[in-house]
Amino acid sequence: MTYPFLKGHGTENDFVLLPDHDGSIHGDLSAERVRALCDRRAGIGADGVLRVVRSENPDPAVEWFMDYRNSDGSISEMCGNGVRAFARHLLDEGLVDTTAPIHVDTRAGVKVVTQTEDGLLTVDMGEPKVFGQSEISVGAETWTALHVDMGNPHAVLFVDDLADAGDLLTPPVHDERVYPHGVNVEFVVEKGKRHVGMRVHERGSGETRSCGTGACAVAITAMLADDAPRGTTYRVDLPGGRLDITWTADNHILMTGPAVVVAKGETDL
Ligand SMILES: N[C@@H](CCC[C@H](N)C(=O)O)C(=O)O
Repeated sequence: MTYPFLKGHGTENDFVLLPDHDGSIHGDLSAERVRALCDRRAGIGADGVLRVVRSENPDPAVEWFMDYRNSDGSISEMCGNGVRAFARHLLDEGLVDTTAPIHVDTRAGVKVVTQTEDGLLTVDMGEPKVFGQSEISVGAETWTALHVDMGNPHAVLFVDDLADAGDLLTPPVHDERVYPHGVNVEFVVEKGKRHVGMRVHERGSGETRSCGTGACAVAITAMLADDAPRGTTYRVDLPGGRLDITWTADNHILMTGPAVVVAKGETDL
């Protein structure tokens, strides 16, 4: 039996989207099927899967739930690039009022997405949590990283050169007591005033070309290091593109960037 899929990305963090509005197609979406869809040789190929299902949130404004899975089949609370790609799909297909903010339910709460005049999408990512520091290692190299929670866990560390992170083919080593459920690790360089560059090793997906929640965690860490006033916007360059992150006076993180759907079809994977 075949079922519909779409392929999209946000700053080249790519996703297979599975429309499953009433949950009747993939209610029991298995880790095995997610891995098959995300396989870049035998499948469609992606960093993760976004199942598009109606939300059970009692607020009538919150119509859609983003059920996010990493490419290894694991579940994560949140995906920043994913929520933009998800909103782009809802807009493209007329599944939401295109003139109003879009409320997307996630395991990390409701995220509100708005369109900018230049065709980008801004997501109110909610309030971040900033914890303490711990050590992250790659091979013989160890750095001190800041623990930032964007609904999902991040360890952010500064390096002299993004190549210092190595090939990132295996996950960086973290402290299990700090991150009992694993962690996304961001390596950051300063590029200028309010401007940083990063690479990321994502929990459950390996090195990806972008991570939206990771870019938020990176901007927060850089703003704290710079003692930047609230309301400041930082530019974060990733291998797959650029995201602009603002930490508002009322302690919300706004992330602005592109998202596109590039293909759709049917599969029996
Ligand atoms: N690429 C995403 C984050 C996806 C989830 C992450 N790998 C995790 O396990 O927490 C983003 O854009 O935020």
